[in-house]
Amino acid sequence: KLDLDYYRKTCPDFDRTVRDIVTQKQISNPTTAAATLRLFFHDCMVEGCDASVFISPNHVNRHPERDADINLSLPGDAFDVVVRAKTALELTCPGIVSCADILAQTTRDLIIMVGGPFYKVRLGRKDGFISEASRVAGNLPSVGLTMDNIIKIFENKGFTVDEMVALTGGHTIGFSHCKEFADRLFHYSKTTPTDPDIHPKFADALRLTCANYATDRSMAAFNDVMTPGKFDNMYYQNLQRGLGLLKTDNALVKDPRTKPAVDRFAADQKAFFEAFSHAMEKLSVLDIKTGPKGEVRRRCDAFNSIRT
Ligand code: HEM
Ligand SMILES: [Ca+2]
Ligand SMILES: [Ca+2]
Repeated sequence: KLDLDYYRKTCPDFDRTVRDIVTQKQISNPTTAAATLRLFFHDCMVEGCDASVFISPNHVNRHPERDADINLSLPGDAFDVVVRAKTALELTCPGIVSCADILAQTTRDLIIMVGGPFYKVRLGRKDGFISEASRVAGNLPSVGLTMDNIIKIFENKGFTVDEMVALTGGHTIGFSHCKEFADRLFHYSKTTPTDPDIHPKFADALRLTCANYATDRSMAAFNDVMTPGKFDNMYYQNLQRGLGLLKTDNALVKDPRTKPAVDRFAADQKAFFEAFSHAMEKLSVLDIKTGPKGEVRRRCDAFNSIRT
């Protein structure tokens, strides 16, 4: 039910407005692209691509999705770029463009800005009516999960193993906080402090970065140590050389179910871009709401009327 030209009549400047805001924001704050891609992923996997992750707590809805542990590290810049676009669009076409559509379009435009592939974003999503921290569990992957669990999470949303590997190529940009990978550096097992799969020099460098992580929770490392700001296939090449940051990144190159796709994407950036584009188009339409199943929020962080 979505449409590439959904706003052609009602908000003809939609594309340009989003592109202008995104460009300004990414230039002044280059971490925005990765931040927004992760935000979009976290939104779509829970209740679908419906901006449910934007809702702020209030006296009726005390624990929205944002309060779930896994969402606490979602960066402010990602919310900010969407809110800026929303504010601009409310001036030119009030009440027309959903936050869910803005997030989908913003993510695509940012991926292009950092060198990634173009893919089409169909529009007409409505913003959802549900946002509960308690409904996040089981829908998002985390570093402690086994490959079985991770494959299952993606399979539940209709993704194949290859599509999961392609989407996780999102880790070609952005960073992770030390607590997400510190156990690979300091207390891996009873016999060795370091995960033997990490390249020793890489482990040494990460140990320096994360030396104070227990007291300084803001310490973080790039997900792709070689080209952290560029959307390319370097992430997969890194995995082959022991330069994967997270345990789950490394698992992709070890598990016989995922390794073939890793090797293919490492060898051929075009193959990665095609697979990533296709998987993003799929992610972008997960459980979308149209018609009365949703609304166009006036503000991205609040439902239009109090819902009990
Ligand atoms: C295999 C499953 C995945 C796991 C276990 C995982 C886990 C993580 C973790 C722990 C972080 C660090 C968060 C922080 O410390 O702030 C992270 C960052 C990130 N993830 Fe994933 N992720 C997965 C899949 C994905 C997918 C499918 C995408 C996109 C389509 C994605 C995009 C990102 C991005 C862009 C960042 C960087 C965020 C930033 O720089 O602000 N991840 N991921
Ligand atoms: Ca959602
Ligand atoms: Ca990269």
